Amino acid sequence: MAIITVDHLRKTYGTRVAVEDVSFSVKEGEVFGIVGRNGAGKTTTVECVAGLRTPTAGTVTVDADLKEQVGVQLQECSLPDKIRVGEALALYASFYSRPADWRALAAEAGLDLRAPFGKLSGGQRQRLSVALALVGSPRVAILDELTTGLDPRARRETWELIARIRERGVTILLVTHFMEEVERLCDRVAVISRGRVRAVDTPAGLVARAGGEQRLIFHTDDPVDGLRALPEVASVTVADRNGTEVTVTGTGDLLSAVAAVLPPSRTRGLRMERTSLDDAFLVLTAESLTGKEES
Ligand SMILES: Nc1ncnc2c1ncn2[C@@H]1O[C@H](COP(=O)(O)OP(=O)(O)OP(=O)(O)O)[C@@H](O)[C@H]1O
Repeated sequence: MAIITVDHLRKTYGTRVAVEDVSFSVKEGEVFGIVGRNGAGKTTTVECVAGLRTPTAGTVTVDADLKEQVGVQLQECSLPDKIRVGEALALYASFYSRPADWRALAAEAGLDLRAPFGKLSGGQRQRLSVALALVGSPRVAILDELTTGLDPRARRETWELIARIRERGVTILLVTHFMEEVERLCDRVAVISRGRVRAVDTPAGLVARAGGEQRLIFHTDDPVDGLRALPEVASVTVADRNGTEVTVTGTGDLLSAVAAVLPPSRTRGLRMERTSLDDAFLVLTAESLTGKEES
């Protein structure tokens, strides 16, 4: 069942169109990603979902009490330097009628309750902002670019925290730039480019939409013309100094099809490359590469 439904959302700031005709729905318990380049309209979209901005047109329906059941972590978490982690969590908990156990949340996020905000590392600040978004025991958590600017280790720790939140059944709307984050965390994802949704799919589905092409690369001394007739094969090229390195591109069960014509004993150094989610993102947002709006 959908807990969030965004239907033909449009948001303009003066003459600037930030979001145009965005539609998607998020099922309860899902981790739903919103990916796009800078300025694509991601933050505007989730701020409309969170009730922080009013749509210019279209509708946003959230099947939860916005104040009590939707936790929001926006891009930069800023608190007074002297406030301690425990004080911030206790303060935020006091806003809700059924707050979570904030001491347990801090422990889960690996935070020291006595540490002042000003002394926290970037990763600790991000984990605190996630804890603050969760302190009201929300059914929906909206997390905006929570690993931007973090080093790989801090990013991984934040991912582990998100994975644990998800296990509790919290629906997560996750804005991100990182395809690796999408691959690890998201059940489905909306690709937004220049204010419009280009695709909504599972990470694997996005790869398939972008062509799902595979490349088989190997060496052989045998003739390769027979491969060209295979329905799975799109192209065969022989290209290296010795004329023995063959690259076969295609779709479907390419490996088996090639092996039926050219047995594995006749090939050497075989490796396979697939379209990655990064490639898929570039294909799906290709139009914006020539656009001027995004910085
Ligand atoms: N308050 C505002 N007033 C005017 N224009 C705005 C405002 N907020 C956003 N915009 C513009 O709307 C467009 C979409 O911005 P938005 O912040 O939603 O994108 P984003 O995908 O979240 O970008 P980023 O990844 O950089 O955070 C951009 O062109 C931005 O400059």
